[in-house]
Amino acid sequence: MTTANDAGIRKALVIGDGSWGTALALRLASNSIETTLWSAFPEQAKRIGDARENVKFLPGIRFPDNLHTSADPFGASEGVDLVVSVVPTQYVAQVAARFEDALRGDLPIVTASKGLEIDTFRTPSQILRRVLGERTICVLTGPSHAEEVARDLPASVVAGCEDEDFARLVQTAFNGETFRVYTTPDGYGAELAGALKNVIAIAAGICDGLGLGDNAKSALLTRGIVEIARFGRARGADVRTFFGLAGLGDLVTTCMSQHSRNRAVGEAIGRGKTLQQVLDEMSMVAEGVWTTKALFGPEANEDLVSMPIAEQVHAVLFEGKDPREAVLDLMRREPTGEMDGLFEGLDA
Ligand SMILES: NC(=O)C1=CN([C@@H]2O[C@H](COP(=O)(O)OP(=O)(O)OC[C@H]3O[C@@H](n4cnc5c(N)ncnc54)[C@H](O)[C@@H]3O)[C@@H](O)[C@H]2O)C=CC1
Ligand SMILES: O=C(CO)COP(=O)(O)O
Repeated sequence: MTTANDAGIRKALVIGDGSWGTALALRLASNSIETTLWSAFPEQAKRIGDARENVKFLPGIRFPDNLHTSADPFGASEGVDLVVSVVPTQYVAQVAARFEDALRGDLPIVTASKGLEIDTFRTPSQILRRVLGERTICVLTGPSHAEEVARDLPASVVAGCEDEDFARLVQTAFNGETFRVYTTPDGYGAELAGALKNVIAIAAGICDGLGLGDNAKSALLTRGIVEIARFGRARGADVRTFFGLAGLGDLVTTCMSQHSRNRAVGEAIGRGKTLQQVLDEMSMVAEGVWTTKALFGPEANEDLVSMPIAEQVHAVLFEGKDPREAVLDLMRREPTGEMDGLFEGLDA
């Protein structure tokens, strides 16, 4: 099997020192790639570097010698063969702007953020292209909680990029015995799926918080995937992507996992907390909150297909609707066909 070094990847930069950036940096380092984990905050870069562990976002995992830390965009970018952006979506533009001079040229980028920019409805790839200029971008996404990946528990993800050579390079860079990477040409669909599943995960958490049982949660997941796939199709994504690792796979893990921040936000709200109370208690990011907002912002509304679950999540999070009322409103909707419009006109 071709190794990352054989494929010419010897030095990597991971932009974003959260739990997922750290887990991906550890993954690259374990494939014998000299890796730098870049932090937006110098004191945090120093703290991680001194402790040889990301005490704040991924405690308990010791850094190997080939994993370095930095808060300097220029030093961190020097001579790198691979760049990975893992910044919470609302900060991608401002962080990318700090790399504008350091990442000149057309070096391709991997993005592993899962969200949508609130005011613009842009995906992380679109934000990166806008700030750093037109270039090849590969989306790395799928069911992959950092806490498990960092402990080398088995996981599978997809590397989505129209440029299939780059997708294969990214596959080689990250692939390993406990991290199996597939490729897909539908990077856009994979990126949309990764963002939208977080909205459904908040709804699943609400279900847990209200104690609605397993039938309700299964129904929610199944209707959730139909809803986000329909939206993706309307936006030009390949509907099949939503039934693969980036969609169904990640939806299941996020809706079921004790690690999921999005599910946890929903659960706390289902138990009676307000969104503000929940966010005030969190140091980590729950992207689904902002993705829900983006879905109902001016840039998305234009072609918003029927998204009943997302609509109710929006009403609960941002309009103070009682979650029990939201569940009743979902159940009282006019009965419809199960897959109406989803696969119409597609080849068998
Ligand atoms: N944690 C996970 O298991 C996974 C996370 N992701 C995605 O990765 C992206 C990053 O999330 P996590 O690594 O989980 O982050 P996290 O929730 O573990 O940590 C928060 C991150 O936000 C950064 N941050 C806070 N304020 C900032 C600012 N003003 N400017 C720039 N950065 C700031 C922090 O430095 C830190 O890197 C998100 O889009 C998330 O959806 C994707 C797959 C798995
Ligand atoms: O995307 C994830 C796992 O694949 C992480 O989900 P949360 O952000 O909800 O923790």
